[in-house]
Amino acid sequence: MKVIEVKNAEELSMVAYEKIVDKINSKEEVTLGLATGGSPLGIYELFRINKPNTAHVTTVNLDEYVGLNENDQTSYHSYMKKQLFNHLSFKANYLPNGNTTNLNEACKAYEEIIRKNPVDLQLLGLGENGHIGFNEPGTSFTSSTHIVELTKSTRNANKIYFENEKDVPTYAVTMGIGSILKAKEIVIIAYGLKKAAAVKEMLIGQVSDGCPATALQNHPNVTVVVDEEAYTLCKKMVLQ
Ligand SMILES: N[C@@H]1[C@@H](O)[C@H](O)[C@@H](COP(=O)(O)O)O[C@@H]1O
Repeated sequence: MKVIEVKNAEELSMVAYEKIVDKINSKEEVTLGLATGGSPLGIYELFRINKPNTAHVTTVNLDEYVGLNENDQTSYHSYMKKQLFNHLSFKANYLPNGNTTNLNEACKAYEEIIRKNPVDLQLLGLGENGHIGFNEPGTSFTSSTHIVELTKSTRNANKIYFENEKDVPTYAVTMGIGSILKAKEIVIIAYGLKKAAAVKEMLIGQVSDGCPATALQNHPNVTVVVDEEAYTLCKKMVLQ
């Protein structure tokens, strides 16, 4: 894995944004894998400011909560519209459907979408417990799109986006680790001290399903963009 260490979140967004735009400009048809959460917000802001041409770009998102209407302000559908899709025009935008009575069918359908639109570059955030997408510790590295019960730690980290803690959904639909690893290139971003332990485990921990992000050690083309704080425990290891 290639590591790019930057000063802060602002610089991280710029570096990741430029990598994504280089990919967008490199081909006539491009598929981007997109993430939600706090980490990519600066990247989406740069998209809104610079408005690169995305008419030839298809996007597939990593995950969605179960049981939220698409128009619910806390759904990832709403997040993506607000941050990106309402501002630039894309060829197509896909997110998993978490609001259906047949979730298993929805997972299969989403896997088919990924198969038909192989991801050229996947953007990932990193959970404090090392999750990627909503793949919690213990998820198989060969998993495809599936339903997941969110851990306490993940629900806790995401409660800031909801009015009440009890409103945080308990389940989500997520691309599997196997689905994510199919991407030709992966860019994973993390900033802040809260991510330092997960960054260290991802980069130098033993590859194990106890930390889903260690699966990325097996992928041939991963760039990790971290700020000084998120990288701090790794640097300590080098200095010792
Ligand atoms: N499901 C999302 C992930 O897609 C995200 O990448 C990660 C990190 O979130 P954040 O960037 O807010 O720290 O956790 C969330 O639970």
